[in-house]
Amino acid sequence: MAEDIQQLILNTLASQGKIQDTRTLVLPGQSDAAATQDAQIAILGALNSLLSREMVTIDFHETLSHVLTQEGAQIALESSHEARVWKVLPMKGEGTPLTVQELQEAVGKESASVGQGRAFKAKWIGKEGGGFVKLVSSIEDKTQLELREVDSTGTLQAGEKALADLRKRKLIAQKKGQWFTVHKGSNFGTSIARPETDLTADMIASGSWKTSTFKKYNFEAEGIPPNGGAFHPLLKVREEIRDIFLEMGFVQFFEMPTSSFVESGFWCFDALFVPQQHPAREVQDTFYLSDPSASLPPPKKYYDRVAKVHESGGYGSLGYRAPWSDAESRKLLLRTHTTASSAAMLWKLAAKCRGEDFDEETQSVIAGEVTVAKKEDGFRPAKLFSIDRVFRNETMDATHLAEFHQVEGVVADRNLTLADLIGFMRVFFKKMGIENIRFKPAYNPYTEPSLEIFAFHPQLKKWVEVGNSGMFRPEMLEPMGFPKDVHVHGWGIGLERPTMIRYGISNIRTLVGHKVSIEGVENSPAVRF
Ligand SMILES: N[C@@H](Cc1ccccc1)C(=O)O
Repeated sequence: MAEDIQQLILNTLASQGKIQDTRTLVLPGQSDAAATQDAQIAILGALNSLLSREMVTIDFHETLSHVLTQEGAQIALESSHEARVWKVLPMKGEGTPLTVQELQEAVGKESASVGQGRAFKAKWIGKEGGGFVKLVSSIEDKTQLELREVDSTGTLQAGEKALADLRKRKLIAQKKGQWFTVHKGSNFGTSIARPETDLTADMIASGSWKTSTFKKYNFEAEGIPPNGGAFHPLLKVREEIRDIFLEMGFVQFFEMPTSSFVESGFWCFDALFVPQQHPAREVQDTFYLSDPSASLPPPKKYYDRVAKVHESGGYGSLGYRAPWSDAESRKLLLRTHTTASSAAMLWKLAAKCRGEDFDEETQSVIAGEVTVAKKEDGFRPAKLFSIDRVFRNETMDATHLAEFHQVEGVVADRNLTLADLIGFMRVFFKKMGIENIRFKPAYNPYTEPSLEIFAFHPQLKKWVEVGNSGMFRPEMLEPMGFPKDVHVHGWGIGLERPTMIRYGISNIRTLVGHKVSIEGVENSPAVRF
């Protein structure tokens, strides 16, 4: 059909030079001229395609045409209210006149009231002995005829006054329409050649490109969505959080290496002054490896200092006064928190304080920018962070899995106080869009004081725990070699909870695991806190 119309337009242009008014065209398969809007829309489709090939140029004209309202359409189909009234009445002198009530019963209330008035005015009906009768034996239902005309032509030959009358009766409504004047374009011809979409090597070799018509580039086209990878929502939130760290002076290099999912009890617990009998170390809470089951020996001198501070204390502490187990310390496990990596990193940061050199990795991670220690004791301040996976042997439910991600930050400097930690936390959470936070005293074996962080959840309308933090204990820092005036504060938050809140996900399995929909991942928007 579209091609037929295109051909008709081209033929008409060839024979007449131009088409002044597209409403005069008689479309293929039709007997009347294309006066309706539907026909003009079909013509516009054909014109657009010719326009893109520069075969025609067009002028646009706007018209106001009319369409039937629902009531109008019904009248066009059946008959007007006045005709309905006339039809049910007996001829004058030939039967019992109908009362108002009988009329209403016969044609319905609306037709009775509207139709009666109009039929009277037209002198179709009259009154006789308190009832209604017909005055004429036949009528012409003008309203219906006019509506049928509007329906097929969009207007009335009778003119604007008649149209206005129908509009007032809410039987028709105005509708904007279009028609066109068509001229020959620069590529005018009567055959619709398929335009070339690509310039090929063959065309260049044969020279046919000189006479080919090419399809115009459509710079407005949306393009095909790239069929590539997409970041998982957790990764998008991770990027956002990483940006917050960088804004707060954590240099990119200071993202801690956290590739060791498998750690020893030493780094995950002992170095953090977690007693060897602590419940978190039991199999119900921690996954242990069976093969290999024991780690290589940790750095000897440091190991001895850690063992000593546990067993008998030191650095002003009494220690746990319990026997030390080398086997417990060497057990291999899936790390239960990224604080295991923080401990290893802090130990490396203290290398110069111990009179050693930074190893290569530490050199690049910690000492990338400032290598010169400010004081004789070799300490240099650092802001370290990590975002990575941890594992816990927990019962799984809608919001807990056996593995999840922790976001962890550690700041080491001289004479840091709890106020520094609180201030830091406020800024960090504010940047995540959480302004309302509270701190609650808590207990961690490796921090004193320790604070749990609560945020007000606007949807749940209650305070929820969002993080855990504290000042690392001297029993942890001093065996590493840090001078006494170096204080370190640290804190950790989960990555999954803010992500679930951000994306309105209530079951963790929608986010992680085999039920994740690839489409959902591809379509999930980037987050901005
Ligand atoms: N390791 C703690 C978080 C934390 C990190 C550093 C200091 C204090 C607390 C946790 O898993 O919840």
